[in-house]
Amino acid sequence: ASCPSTSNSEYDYIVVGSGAGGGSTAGYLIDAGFSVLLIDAGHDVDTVNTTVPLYFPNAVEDPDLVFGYKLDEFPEGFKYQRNDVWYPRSGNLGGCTRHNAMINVLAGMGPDVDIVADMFEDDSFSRDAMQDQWKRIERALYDPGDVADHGFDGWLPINDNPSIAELNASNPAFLDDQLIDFLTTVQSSGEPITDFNDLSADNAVGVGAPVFTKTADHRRSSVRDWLVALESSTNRLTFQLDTLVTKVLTCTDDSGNIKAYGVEYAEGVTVPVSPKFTGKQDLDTKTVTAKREIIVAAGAYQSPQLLMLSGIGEAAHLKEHGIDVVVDLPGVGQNLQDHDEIAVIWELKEDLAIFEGCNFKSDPEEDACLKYFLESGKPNLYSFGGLVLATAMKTDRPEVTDTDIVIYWSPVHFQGFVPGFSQEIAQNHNAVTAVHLKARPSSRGYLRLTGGHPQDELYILKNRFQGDAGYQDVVDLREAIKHSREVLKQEPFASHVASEIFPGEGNGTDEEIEDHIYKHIFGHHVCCTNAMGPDSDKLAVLDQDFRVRGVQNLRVVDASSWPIVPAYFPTASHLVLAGRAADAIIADASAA
Ligand SMILES: Cc1cc2nc3c(=O)[nH]c(=O)nc-3n(C[C@H](O)[C@H](O)[C@H](O)COP(=O)(O)OP(=O)(O)OC[C@H]3O[C@@H](n4cnc5c(N)ncnc54)[C@H](O)[C@@H]3O)c2cc1C
Repeated sequence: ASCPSTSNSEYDYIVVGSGAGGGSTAGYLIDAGFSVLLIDAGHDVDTVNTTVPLYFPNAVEDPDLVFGYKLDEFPEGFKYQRNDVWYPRSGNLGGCTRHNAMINVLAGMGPDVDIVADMFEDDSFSRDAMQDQWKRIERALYDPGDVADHGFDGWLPINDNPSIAELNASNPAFLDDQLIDFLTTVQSSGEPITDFNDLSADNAVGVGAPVFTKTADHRRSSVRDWLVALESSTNRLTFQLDTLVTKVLTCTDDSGNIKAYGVEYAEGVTVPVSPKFTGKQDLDTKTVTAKREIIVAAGAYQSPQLLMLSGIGEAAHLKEHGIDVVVDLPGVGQNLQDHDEIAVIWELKEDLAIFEGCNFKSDPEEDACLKYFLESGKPNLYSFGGLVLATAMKTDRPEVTDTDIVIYWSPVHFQGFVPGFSQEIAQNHNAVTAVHLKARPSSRGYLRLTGGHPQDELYILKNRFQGDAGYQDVVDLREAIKHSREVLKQEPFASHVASEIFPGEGNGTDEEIEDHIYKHIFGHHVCCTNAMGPDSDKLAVLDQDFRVRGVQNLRVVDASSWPIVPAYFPTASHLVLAGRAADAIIADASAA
């Protein structure tokens, strides 16, 4: 199609998806004086599940929020088969930042952004530059290590978990020796890391307590709160929720350039992985245009899907599904990465006192713990983000130069993100878990369309643990499990343990531990499916300013933009990357 005039369009920018990537990019554009239409397939959810920190498992399984993708872990013919595995994401204002575990860690990002900085010879991706991006985001409400590395006036409140002293002041009955001895034993298993968000912690080996996206009174903070404030304090932000964007509209200008100028969307329509999905429909679509640009930020699964539905992807694959090819970009949907995570659970001899009266109900009259949390304003179990301590390690192999394993420790029963895990946490009050996470794993998967309709499900293959490098990832995790088992054999904690229950006592040989890893590996940091890369890389989808190659006025800014899965926990990385993207978008607008 030839290009329509967009000079009378109501909005400067259209942003598709309001999660860590899209929501924060939209916020920066509003701050810079532009008008934005922010479209999301979900709606605004502000319930106990999304605001009370330790209700995040409930939020993950909340039918009002969850997008429950299905994927295959291993390729056909591999010795283990795990197909149609549940993989939760969230659709709502704020995206996954409204149901995630709130862990806010910048550490581990250095080697990943160095790859990007070197790739483009661009210091604005350096670790130092990313820390500067972080300072404009952060409103530190805790006492950080080196204040020079922190921000205190940004839009995102960051707080730590309640300390033993705070819990004691709140209600000493919450504490028992089991909890205190758990913390003491884990903390004393390595050098202390005082602040995972200080630059000096980036590659540090040791144990520390991460901080969380939480307010001063221990409620979830997220990009959603910033967006809601911007919407009410300016007239430049418009939300269009419960709306599925079905295509990016493109045209060819008089000079032969392909340009994005708007989007097609369907109101009141959801994705096939939502519990609200009632079947594929003939969609009643409308269109909206933008004066300047379209920013796709629909997450690592749906951003590549939306590009493909718009004719941007591998030509042969698009034709197979009857989609007219706009740009042949074979990298769209490739390079799928995630962290590898594996849990081990120990049963305690007694229930943890801090769980007393806590049953994770949504009505305070049915849950004394929730009533206390909401009414007293003091911390209790529910004030906690997703873990209490983390151990950063470096695998003992000469070729490994950076920390590559994180063990996160929590006094809950957590097998991973499997269906029903929120009930397991609610019902088991006598367990502790160590999750072993492999940073920079070797697996590279992909996603493909199964049809050309926006409500056709995606085919997703994680492709874990392939070849020698894949087996080495398994070995690295196996050795990490041996480490955590040794840690919890130490006193004062060891005498509180009844037994290891997942995988269980007796699973001590290398083969048995590896079997546990293959059978129960999970992940929840999917990314990299529209990777940035240099001109020489045929699979690069985006250039260094997040522009989709071959299409003007179209960018992708979310977890899919990364070439490599970042850090140990990625949300802080997505936020700083979005800051870098917004700088580029605003600079281009000023230059125009
Ligand atoms: C259970 C869980 C726990 C996690 N815990 C942590 C943690 O503690 N710390 C951490 O650092 N990371 C954590 N993560 C990871 C982190 O939350 C995500 O990596 C991050 O939020 C991804 O951001 P995003 O912007 O790429 O996409 P998302 O947050 O997924 O946002 C995408 C948005 O786009 C919308 N959308 C999709 N398709 C369309 C369409 N076609 N039209 C309109 N809208 C559309 C969706 O509704 C959604 O709101 C967790 C993830 C999960 C799933």
